[in-house]
Amino acid sequence: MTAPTSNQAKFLPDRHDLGVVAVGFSGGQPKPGVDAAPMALIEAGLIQQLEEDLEMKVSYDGTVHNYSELLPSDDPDYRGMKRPKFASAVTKEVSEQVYNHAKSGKLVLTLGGDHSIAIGTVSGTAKAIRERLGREIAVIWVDAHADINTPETSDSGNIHGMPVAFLAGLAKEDREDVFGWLKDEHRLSTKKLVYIGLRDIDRGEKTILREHGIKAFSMHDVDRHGIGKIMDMALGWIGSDTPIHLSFDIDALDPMYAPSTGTAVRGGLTLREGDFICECVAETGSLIALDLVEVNPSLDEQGASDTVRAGLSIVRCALGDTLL
Ligand SMILES: NC(=[NH2+])NCCC[C@H](N)C(=O)O
Ligand SMILES: [Mn+2]
Ligand SMILES: [Mn+2]
Repeated sequence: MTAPTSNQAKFLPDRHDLGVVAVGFSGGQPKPGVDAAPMALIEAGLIQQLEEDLEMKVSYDGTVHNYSELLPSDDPDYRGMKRPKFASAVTKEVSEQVYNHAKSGKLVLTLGGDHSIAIGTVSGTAKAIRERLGREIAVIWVDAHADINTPETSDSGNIHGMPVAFLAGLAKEDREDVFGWLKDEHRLSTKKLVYIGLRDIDRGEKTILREHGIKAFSMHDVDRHGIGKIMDMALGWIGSDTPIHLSFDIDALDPMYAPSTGTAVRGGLTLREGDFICECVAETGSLIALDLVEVNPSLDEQGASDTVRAGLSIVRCALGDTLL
């Protein structure tokens, strides 16, 4: 019997079995257009490429969900959060959809949407993997931002700057209609979280990262060590044999490669570095879910096709397309 070359088999009954969730949600931040990203990615050939080039079996219901049926008639600010009830209802729904795919052993690809949707995706996989494998997941959060504001530390009130705080239980709320549906089984340990690409972190977020000893590789670290060493350290921190959820905010890339995004920050990853991160995760064989968020084709319209193409490349690399 030959030894397996990767530990894929331990988590993924069939790595070619992919569930896709398309989330056209922009309510976690103020700029319209990010809701159009799933359709732009699909029209650029994403699903077709996954089926034909990567030979994946794709389960996709063929709709970009905008969850407008969940739009509350009245949604006042709460603890400074904007559109709290809408974001809560949408992410709860996303959580269930992602959970169902992950519970049945599928790898899950979620197309956002702004990054608030990760409250749904990560909570869904965390719960499913606990039930299916009795394991905690690790999250690799690739982003210019830490998205770990609590409602109280946030200056903007935008929920796309808060998902990690809710997922890690640093922000909690009893009200069922404002993320009170998040229970322990949905949560992520701060010890199993690793950031890559950070360069625009709010003051309150820095305190949180420090106080909880959260592993974070900033662009400064990438410049100092090179992306190869960073990936060795990031994956070493997580440890082999741990199911990995990769949440990729396109604004981690430099605006030169991905200009069409709501909160672009100069000095980011090259597209090749972004692809490399994804390839390293693919190589572990432990990927259980991937989010691609914050592509906004209506911003910097000349750059929109580049940004969509960069997004496609990120997804393909994470799913193993470029590995031998
Ligand atoms: N997912 C994102 N692009 N987040 C940007 C967050 C920006 C800022 N830290 C805030 O809390 O509003
Ligand atoms: Mn970001
Ligand atoms: Mn983000």
